[in-house]
Amino acid sequence: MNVHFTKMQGAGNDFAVIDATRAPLALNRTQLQRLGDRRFGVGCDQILVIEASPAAGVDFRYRIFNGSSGEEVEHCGNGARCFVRYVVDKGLTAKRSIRVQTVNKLLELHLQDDGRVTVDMGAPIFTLADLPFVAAGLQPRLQQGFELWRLALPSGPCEVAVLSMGNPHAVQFVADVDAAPVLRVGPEVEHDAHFPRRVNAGFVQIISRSEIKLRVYERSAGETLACGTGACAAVVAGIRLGLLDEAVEVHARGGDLKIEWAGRSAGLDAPVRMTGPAQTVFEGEIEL
Ligand SMILES: N[C@H](CCC[C@H](N)C(=O)O)C(=O)O
Repeated sequence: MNVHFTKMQGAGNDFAVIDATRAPLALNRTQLQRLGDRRFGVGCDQILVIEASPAAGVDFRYRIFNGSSGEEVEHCGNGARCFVRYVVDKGLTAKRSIRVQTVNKLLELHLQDDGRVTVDMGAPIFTLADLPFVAAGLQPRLQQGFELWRLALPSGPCEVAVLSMGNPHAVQFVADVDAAPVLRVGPEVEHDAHFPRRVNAGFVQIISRSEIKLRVYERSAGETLACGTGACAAVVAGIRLGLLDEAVEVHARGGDLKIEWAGRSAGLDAPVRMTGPAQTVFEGEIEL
């Protein structure tokens, strides 16, 4: 099967975007992994399949798959921004505020005049069973009323805050992200037994109450140059722990994102807003 794709990136997190708005396209896991393979295929962190609107009041639907494993992902912040750039640039919509259905959320997305995209990422989820996180045997330490969990990892203990943006995140705070052992500790956190569906592992360095540096070792993707949901999870955890204010500039290795959450003033079910770049890199065809 010959498949047209558009290669895109948001702050360095890269995607193969497939347009299935005119005709349904079911890719199997082998085909998805081929698309994601950086040597035998296109190469991308995630694959974004855009489909026609599933219902009135919704403009499109999209599905996200991790490029290395072909597994479907619940949520993808950088991918959401690339989706908006794609449908506007391809003339699939004349709107600049777009509603899209993902596997578990209805998102509101806005293309700004400066070309950046703002995404209402929905409210963070703290219910451990919904992450899922199995706390059996662990006693949390509370900081500003938010739990921190001490994981006994093979390379030593580390303390994480856990939450979901629709996909699971474990966030730890370090003195220097550039020196942090992300490639060693990241997979240990990802595969820790307390996360039955594994987890995305964030490493946060606080620069100020409105600025952080972030690295994320993503579930089934390894370290990416940016992770939108990871940036949201890092800021929400920092705000809940009393370390950050409600608007934070996040410096990822591949670019900068702005994350806003009014959880302290408006309640924990306040939505997280993310603003950042999205660009097309090239178009191509591949035989799958
Ligand atoms: N890169 C995506 C997150 C993908 C997360 C995926 N690795 C998972 O298994 O949850 C983002 O920008 O939010």
